[in-house]
Amino acid sequence: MQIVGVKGSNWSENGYANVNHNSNMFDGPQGESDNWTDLETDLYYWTKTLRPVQWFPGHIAKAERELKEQFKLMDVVIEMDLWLGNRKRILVLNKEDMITTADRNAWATYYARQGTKVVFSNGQHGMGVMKLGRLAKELAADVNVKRRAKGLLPRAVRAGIVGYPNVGKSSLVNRLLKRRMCPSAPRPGVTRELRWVHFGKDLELLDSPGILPMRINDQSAAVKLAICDDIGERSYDVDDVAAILVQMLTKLPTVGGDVLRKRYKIDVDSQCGKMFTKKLALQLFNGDVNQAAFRILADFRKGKFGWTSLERPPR
Ligand SMILES: Nc1nc2c(ncn2[C@@H]2O[C@H](COP(=O)(O)OP(=O)(O)OP(=O)(O)O)[C@@H](O)[C@H]2O)c(=O)[nH]1
Repeated sequence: MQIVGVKGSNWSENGYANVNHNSNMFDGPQGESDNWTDLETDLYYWTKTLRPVQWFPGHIAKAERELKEQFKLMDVVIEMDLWLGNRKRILVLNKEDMITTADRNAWATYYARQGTKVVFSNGQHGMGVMKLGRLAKELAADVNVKRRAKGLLPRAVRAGIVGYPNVGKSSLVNRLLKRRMCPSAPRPGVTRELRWVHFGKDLELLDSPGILPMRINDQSAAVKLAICDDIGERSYDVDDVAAILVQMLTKLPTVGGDVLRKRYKIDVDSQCGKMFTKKLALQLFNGDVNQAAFRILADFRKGKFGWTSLERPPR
């Protein structure tokens, strides 16, 4: 998943990607990969002068504290692309329906090179969920081997599901359980409490609220999280983020300015997303720039510009 910065802190590894149905190669021509790199450079400069995207809602701080307590109980961590100690882990890239085979191969190859187990899943339709359940049980099997060796009875394996807000953690739990046990909705911050649920007699799952690091120095990554609706709207300036999205779309090898021109019938300059938003505001929203910015972000999140990765893995 959607999913989904700074190498080492995992911020660049979010895999947030939408689909480009036309491409089916991972590496692509050299020129194309240069374009992705140039885009990262542009993004760095565009975001430098903006009001920083900043967050840390109280419920995340509380959840992080509680999650650390619950770690003691976990055998396995089902990680929606985040951090976490030395537990056995399975990395889930959810919202796989929003990436192409090319994007998928790129991220799969990238993680395979690092020896990280990855499951691509779809929290809405359940694809990948069986594999996830099976892997979690497999990974934790030696918990019970060790218990048996100590003369203890086997017990259910405990797996914590952790990741950024709105990436589909609760949807995956519900899919695994084939029941709606955990609240899920298309906005960040829906899950507020940590919650253990039984999955058969062998597995216990912990659904947790989306977690974001306390501070983020990489504003390019923060803006991408905002674009993908993984942080609350109060943490960023919607006009700024929409303007950057416009600039990104014009430069993305998989989209380009024509897509925007066609959809809104407005000319676009790759260096001036703000002007574009203003024109859209005049055209559709009586000059209300905020509404225009929301429209652009909403259209992107619905895949109205076609599908495209916001980033590719580092080479
Ligand atoms: N397209 C698509 N949407 C998904 C998928 N999985 C979940 N969603 C949608 O993404 C939105 C967020 O899903 P949740 O399960 O609430 O996400 P969460 O990670 O638990 O969110 P928080 O409570 O903020 O931590 C919902 O609208 C889901 O229907 C998927 O694989 N593909």
